[in-house]
This record gives sequence, structure tokens and C-alpha cells, in this order.
Amino acid sequence: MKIIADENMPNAKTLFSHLGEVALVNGRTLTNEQVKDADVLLVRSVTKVSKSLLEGSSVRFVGSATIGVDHIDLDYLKDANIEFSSAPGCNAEAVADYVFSGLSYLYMTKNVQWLGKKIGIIGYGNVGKAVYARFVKMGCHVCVYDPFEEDSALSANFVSLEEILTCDVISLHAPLTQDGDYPTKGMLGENELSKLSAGVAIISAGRGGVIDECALIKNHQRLEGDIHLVLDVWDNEPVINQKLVSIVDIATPHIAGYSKQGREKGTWMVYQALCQYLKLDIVDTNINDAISAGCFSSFDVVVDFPHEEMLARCIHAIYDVARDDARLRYKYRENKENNVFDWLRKHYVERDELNTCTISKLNSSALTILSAAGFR
Ligand SMILES: NC(=O)c1ccc[n+]([C@@H]2O[C@H](COP(=O)([O-])OP(=O)(O)OC[C@H]3O[C@@H](n4cnc5c(N)ncnc54)[C@H](O)[C@@H]3O)[C@@H](O)[C@H]2O)c1
Ligand SMILES: O=C(O)[C@H](O)[C@H](O)COP(=O)(O)O
Repeated sequence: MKIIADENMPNAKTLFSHLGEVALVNGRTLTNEQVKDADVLLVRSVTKVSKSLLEGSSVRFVGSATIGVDHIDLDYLKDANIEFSSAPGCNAEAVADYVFSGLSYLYMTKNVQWLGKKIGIIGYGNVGKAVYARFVKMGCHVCVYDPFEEDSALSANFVSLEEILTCDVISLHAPLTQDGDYPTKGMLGENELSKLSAGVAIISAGRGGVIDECALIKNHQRLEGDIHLVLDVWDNEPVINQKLVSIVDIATPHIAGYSKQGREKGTWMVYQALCQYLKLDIVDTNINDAISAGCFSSFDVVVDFPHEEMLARCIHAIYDVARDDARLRYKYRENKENNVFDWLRKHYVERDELNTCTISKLNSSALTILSAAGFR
């Protein structure tokens, strides 16, 4: 069996080699010619999987080690009788870590107070739920907009999109969709963004294209810069709008989900799905062998800062979004070529999830808030 896998899929050779010959490829530039004689195709979000990529090939199984599936033509795969599996939820905790690291950055650099404030979440899937749960445990007033979930049995404080626009913090976790009843493409456009008040913080870690970037720049001007922006995802990646980069607080290259554990889990979930498809037992690799433990298993915090500062210091000890922002700005200054975005992603400096780390030696209210933030 021939397996083509994206070279940025961690552990792909280790996990899949016993099933067949594994060839690692650049997922962004993959061609029909390269996949022609493959049986299995394993991708990440940068590969557009469509008829033009697969027609005439022998591919029978496509796995995407990602949460988002907007790069996959699901209708085509169904019509062509090609099995598909993705990795729902694999990096949800990583994205939640990113959100709180971003807010902590805003607190430490601009004194943006968010604990106890009104928080709006767009999209109540695996990521939205993880983020929602953390904010609720921290005692924030949290609202969520998700037209597909509001009538379900799920309990959450569902509100309208208009209400979300009145929140102090807005965290975006909807997929990119172009059609259906509630397409997300441009869902935060001029009409919506013109309703934002000064001082709002927006974190965008779902997909580029959900926010209309021209309207965002325009409203940044309207609010005279009094809007705090943490952007991980962009329209037209990997070629991103440098004007927008220049006005946001944090600009990162689509790495919110790039914890070591989140990426490994993505590969692991696809591996499990392929074994199931092939009706094979999952060869004696259990999930604890496939997913790394963190580098710091615990640390003591003995100084009692105000909660936001204590949170920021602890979160940033494990993951500080500012380092990814600094790398992005530095690389774009040094090198104007278009491959900067993908280079940064390929050479990402690995980070652990907060949940790999235990914190001790604090009073109980401080410990409660840190465990709400994701620490063990
Ligand atoms: N930046 C990153 O590294 C990163 C990492 C993981 C996921 N993502 C993106 O985040 C998205 C969300 O991840 P997830 O795991 O929660 O996915 P999910 O599929 O579990 O949930 C998506 C939720 O969005 C809701 N939704 C759909 N259309 C909506 C609309 N118009 N308005 C509001 N909500 C809407 C759905 O009902 C669903 O509940 C993914 O689709 C992916 O594109 C990005
Ligand atoms: O949808 C996802 O899971 C994320 O956006 C994912 O982390 C993107 O990473 P990529 O597949 O582009 O490496």
C-alpha cells in the first residue's frame, strides 16, 4: 500500500510505516501526478482535496489531521466513494490555550481587563465549548452564538449575533463555510463591525475569511485604534494582508492549534480511523505512547499577584503568544518572499498544552482560577 502524507504531520512515518510505504510531501504544492498511484492520502489544512487532485488516482482513503475541513471537497469524496476521516477536537485545548495567552498578553501590555467581563463566543463546537468552559469557571459572564446548536439539548447561554457584538471580548471559533443557512464567510462584515464599541478585544482563531479584513481595518480607524486584535487566521493564507498585520496587537501564522500534543493527536486520530477502515487492530501503540508528556510536569507559584497577572505569568511560562508574533514580524521584515508564512509554520517552536502542567503552592482561590485556565 502506498501512503502519501504531509511532511508536517508529526509521527507519520512512525505510525503508518507498518501499513505500507510512506512518502512525505509538501502539502501546499501537492499535485495529481504525485498522488496518482497512492492508496491513502494524509493531509493537513493546506492541501485542497478535490476532484482535480484525486481524479484518476487509486486513493481510497483520505485522512486530514485537522479539525477544520473547509479544504476538503466532501461531496466529491462521497460521490467517488473515497473514505474520509478528520480529527475533530484534536487541538481544541491548544486553541483555548492560545485564547488565554492572547488575553494575558493584552492584560500585561495594555491593561485590558477581561476577568469578570462580558465574553462572546462565536461557534460552540469542540473549541468553542473548551473556551466557554474555561471562561465560565473563571466567573466571567459568557454568551455564545451558534445558530446550529441553540435548539439542541446543549446547555449554554445562547444569544444573538447582535448581542455578541456588545461583549468586551469576542472569541471566534466558527468554521469557514460558503453556503447553507448561516454561511460564515464575511459574517463579521462592515455592518457587524460598525456596531463594536471602543475597547473591545477580538480573538480570531477559527478561519480567515470569517472576518472581512477590509471592514476590520476601516473599523480600527473608526475606533481610532481603540480595539485590541489577536489574529491567528487570515484571508488568503499564506499571503497575508501586511496592513492588517501592522495594526493588530498579535499576529500569528495559523498556529493556535499547534501544541505538540494537539498535532500528535491529529495524526493519531487519523491513524485510528485508517486502521478501522482497513479492519486492522491498532498495532500496540497506545495513545499515551503516541502523545508526548509536557516538558515541565509541575511548577510552584509562591507569589500571589492579582488574578489576571498571576494567570498571565503562569500561562506565559508555558506559552506566550508574543513569541510567535515576534517571529512573524521579524521574518516578514527580513524576508519579503511569500513563503514566510509557511516557513514559520514548518519551523514552529514546539509548545506544550497547559494541561500537561500542574501548579502548586498557591492559595485555593488562585488554584481554582489556574485550573479553570487549563492547568492540571
Ligand atoms: N487556528 C487554528 O489553528 C485552528 C485550530 C483548530 C480549529 N480551527 C478552526 O476552528 C473551527 C472550529 O473548531 P471546532 O473544533 O470547534 O469545530 P466544530 O466543527 O466542533 O464546531 C464548529 C461550530 O461552529 C458552528 N457554526 C457553524 N456555522 C456557524 C455560524 N454561522 N455562526 C456561529 N457558529 C457556527 C457549528 O454549529 C459548530 O458548533 C474549525 O472549523 C477550524 O476551521 C482553527
Ligand atoms: O483545523 C485545524 O485543525 C487547524 O486549523 C490546524 O491546526 C491547521 O494546521 P495545518 O493543518 O494547516 O498544519
